Amino acid sequence: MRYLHTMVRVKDLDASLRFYCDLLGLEEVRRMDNEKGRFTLVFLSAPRDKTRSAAERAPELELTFNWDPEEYAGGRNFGHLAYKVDDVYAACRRLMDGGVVINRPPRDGNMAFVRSPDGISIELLQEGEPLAPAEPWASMSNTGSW
Ligand SMILES: C[C@@H](O)C(=O)SC[C@H](NC(=O)CC[C@H](N)C(=O)O)C(=O)NCC(=O)O
Ligand code: NI
Repeated sequence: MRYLHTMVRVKDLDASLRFYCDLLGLEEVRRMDNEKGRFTLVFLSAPRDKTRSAAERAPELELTFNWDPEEYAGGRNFGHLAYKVDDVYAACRRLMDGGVVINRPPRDGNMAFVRSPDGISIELLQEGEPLAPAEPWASMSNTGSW
């Protein structure tokens, strides 16, 4: 058995692709439209191995966009999606410049939390030696919950 992916339902596919791809850095591997079911699936993968084509990489995140609006309530039992990043400060800077709120700033140079347009909590973890405290992160306080 091996892990395949996590599926999240999104209310605005364009806003979600801007967040997950343009700002977070994931790459779209494939997508499928289902006319009968009236939904679109988009599979995203973290670019970790440039030597393999996107099609060869396991897409670890599946976005489901239902064409007919639905309410997606509850789900507090779901925690977060976690990604290892090379530079947590650079990742947060790109997200913040793109208008994303940094719920838990990387004050310790190691871990940060942001939320997707649908409120999915995303952990950004820099493994190895944490970066030295730096502004604006060192003086930022937590925003909301994660
Ligand atoms: C392709 C494979 O990875 C899937 O997950 S397809 C699963 C299928 N998805 C849908 O039907 C999407 C539209 C549906 N309205 C929805 O919002 O899920 C499915 O069985 N979904 C049910 C589920 O609980 O995931
Ligand atoms: Ni799936």
